[in-house]
Parts: sequence; C-alpha cells; structure tokens
Amino acid sequence: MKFTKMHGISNDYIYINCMEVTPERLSELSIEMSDRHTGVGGDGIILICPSEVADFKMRIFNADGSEAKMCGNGSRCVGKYVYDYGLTDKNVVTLETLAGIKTLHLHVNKGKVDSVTVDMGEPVTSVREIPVIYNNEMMVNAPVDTSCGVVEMTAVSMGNPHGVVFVDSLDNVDVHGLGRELEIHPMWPDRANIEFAQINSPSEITMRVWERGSGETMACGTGACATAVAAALTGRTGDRVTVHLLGGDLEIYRNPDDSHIYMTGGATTVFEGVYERQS
Ligand SMILES: N[C@@H](CCC[C@H](N)C(=O)O)C(=O)O
Repeated sequence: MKFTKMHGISNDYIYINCMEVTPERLSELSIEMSDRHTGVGGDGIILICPSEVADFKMRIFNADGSEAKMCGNGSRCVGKYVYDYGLTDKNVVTLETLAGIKTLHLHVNKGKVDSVTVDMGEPVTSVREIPVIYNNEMMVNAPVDTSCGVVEMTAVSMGNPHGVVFVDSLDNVDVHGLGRELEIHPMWPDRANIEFAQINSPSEITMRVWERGSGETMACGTGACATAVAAALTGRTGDRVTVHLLGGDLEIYRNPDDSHIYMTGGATTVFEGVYERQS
C-alpha cells in the first residue's frame, strides 16, 4: 500500500490516497502503521477520500486506532497533498470532515504548497456540545481536582474536545502524568485533548499538548485554536496570537465579523513509501 509521510510543524501522520480504494480495518491499520518501532511511525493515519459535498474528504485515526472528527495540522497537510500530487489545481479547497466542511487557502511557492490557512469555523463552548460534564452552560476556569492538586480548566471544541489549563510556567508541568489523567477524566464522555499553556503576552502563547489517542505530540492545530479561544475568552489575549508549540509556530486569528477561527502554518512532505500490511 502506497503512503506519504507528512507533518504539520512536526505533528506527523501517514497519508493514504483513498480516492479509488480504501483499505479495510482502519483502526488496526492506524495502530500498526503508527508504531515507531515496527511500523512507519506517526501520530496516526489520515485518509484522503472523495466527497459528495466538498472537493475532498479527510478521515483521521489516532495512533491508538480511535477515529477523531477533526485535525488542524492534518488538514493543512491534506491541502498540500492534493495540490502537490495534482489532484487539484485550485488554491482554495473545501474539505469535508466529521466536524463539517473546512476551507483551505493554499499558499503556493515555486509550484508547491508550503503553508496553508484553514478556516476552522466557529469554536464551540457549550458543555453539552463539546461534550463535557459540568454544572453550567460553559466550563471556564473551572477547578478540577487532580493527583497534582487543583488545576483550572476551560473546555472548548474545535470539532474535537479540548481542555485548556493555563499555567504560570510550563517548566514544572508533568505533561505526561497530568495529560494522561485529564484525557480520561470522567468529566469527558469521549475523552479529550489536553493543552497546557503559558501566556507570554497578549499576542503570544507557549503550549504543550497531550492528545487524545496519541499522547504528547509536537503540535496540535485544533489544540492551538482551542487554546487561543480559551485565552481570549478569559481575557488573557486578543483576537490574534502566535502559538509556540514544541514543533513550531501557528498563527491563530479570530475574525470578529463571523467569529471564525483561522489557523495558518506549515505543511511538509517527508517521504513516500510502500507499506506491507502486518495484519
Ligand atoms: N493533531 C490534531 C488533532 C488530532 C485528533 C485528536 N487527537 C483527537 O482525538 O481529537 C490537530 O492538529 O488538530
């Protein structure tokens, strides 16, 4: 099976062209291909499929085999994939996801896409829709008991659930311990992605992420958007922020006219290969 390994600021996935044929047993496939010792290695797999309502459809499976509704970094790489492989010659591409249709604005340089701006749509803060179990309409700076003490969490969905914890400094945060614990906290019916964020200024945030189904990753696009939304909601930042992640930077902008979130960042192809299925 042919594949392309790509990353969006080091959030790496294995991309499979399913325009004609879709492999079977996708959860198992994601688990085995994502393995960094016995597979290709990645944070999961992403399928590029035909769509009846948009130019293309994206499906994403985490490294543990769970299917997610949306992937920010992945959507930018899908934009690069479809343009660079000649599946489209458009600079504005619509992408169907399980979280709705997203619009990709491709930035082409010397015939190839090097960065993409994604209209991520409106963030969701209603606890019922996220979903998160909490005794209020929104969960903002809510105290949560953990084995490391009480943390304050703000819940946001960017098509997938995120819990954002603001800290004074990222230096002393046990991202793996606390991330794992909060991902599966009973407040989240579908588990959640957990962001730990430090505010550097009203326009700059540094963030680490523990992703649902993949563990700590180098970056998370939906996570950066959710963090920017939570930071603005709690009066910490304005409408435009740079989010620094372990793998690079994302520019996040909230358009006050339509409340949509726009994410801009790089998309990179690493290598192509042919995979021999193990199961
Ligand atoms: N890395 C992604 C998000 C991938 C899905 C996530 N782990 C989930 O289960 O919701 C991004 O860049 O947004």
